[in-house]
Amino acid sequence: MTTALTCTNIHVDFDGFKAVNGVDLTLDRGEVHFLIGPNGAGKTTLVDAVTGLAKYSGSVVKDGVELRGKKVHHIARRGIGRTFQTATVFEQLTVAQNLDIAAGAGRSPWSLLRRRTVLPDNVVAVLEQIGLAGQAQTPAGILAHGQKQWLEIGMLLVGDADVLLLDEPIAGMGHEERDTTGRLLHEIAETRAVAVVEHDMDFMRAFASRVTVLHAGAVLASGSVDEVSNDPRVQEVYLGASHEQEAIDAATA
Ligand SMILES: Nc1ncnc2c1ncn2[C@@H]1O[C@H](COP(=O)(O)OP(=O)(O)OP(=O)(O)O)[C@@H](O)[C@H]1O
Repeated sequence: MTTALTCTNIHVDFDGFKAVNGVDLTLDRGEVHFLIGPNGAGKTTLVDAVTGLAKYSGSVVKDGVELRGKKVHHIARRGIGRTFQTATVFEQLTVAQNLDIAAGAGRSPWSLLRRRTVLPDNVVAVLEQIGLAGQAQTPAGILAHGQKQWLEIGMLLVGDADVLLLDEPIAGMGHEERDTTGRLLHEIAETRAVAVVEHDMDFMRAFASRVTVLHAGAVLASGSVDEVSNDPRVQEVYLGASHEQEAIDAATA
C-alpha cells in the first residue's frame, strides 16, 4: 500500500465562511476511503479544492508533486479524476465513444468522434470491468442511471486516473447495483486510491476500508468503520442530525 495523495491543513474560505477548516487527509492505494459527514460538512468542497475547482490554502501533494495553484486540467493529467453527483457523460455518443474520448488525449476531434471498428485494448478492458461490454454501441443517454455512473468511472480509468474521487456514486441505485459498484470500487482500489463521498451508511459499512468523518469543515474522526462508528463524537453528530430531523418531522406533521 502506497500513499497516493496527501492533503495538509486545507482551508477553503467563501467570503469569510470557512467551508473547509484545516483538514488533513491521506489517500492510500489499496483502500476505498469513505468521506462522510452531515450536509454542509465540507466534503464536496474538499474534493473541489483537491481537483482545482476551489481556491484553498494548505498543501495537496501527489507522488511528491505539490498541486496547489495548478490548473484543473494539469491536476487531471497528474492522475486525479473525479465524478459528480450527476453523471457527466456525452449523452449522444455511444458508451464506447465516451470511453474512447476519455482515453484519447492527443487525437483529433474528428477521429475521436468517428465510430471505430476496432476499439483500443484499454477501452475493451474497461468496458468489461465496468460491466458495459454489451452496451458498447448504446448511446450513453439511454443508459440506466447506475450504468451512467459506471461509465463515468470507466472514463476515469481509461484516462489513467490513479486517484478517483467519487461523489455519491450509488445515489439512485438499487441493491444489486450498489453491491456491484462496491465490488467494482474494491477492484479498482487494488492498484489505485479511491475516495467516496457518501451519505449511505449501509454502503459505507459494507465497503469502506477507511472512513474520515467531516463536520463543520474539520475532521471529526478517522479510522476503520468500527472505530468511527464507536466514536461518541461521531454518534453525537449523527444522532444530533437525526433528532433535529425528528423534531422537524414532528413540527410539520
Ligand atoms: N461556492 C460557494 N459559496 C459559498 N458557500 C459555499 C459554496 N460552496 C459550498 N458552500 C458552503 O460550504 C459548506 C460546505 O458545503 P459542501 O457542499 O462542501 O458540503 P458537503 O459536506 O459536501 O454537503 P452535502 O453532503 O450536502 O453535499 C456549506 O455550508 C455550503 O453551503
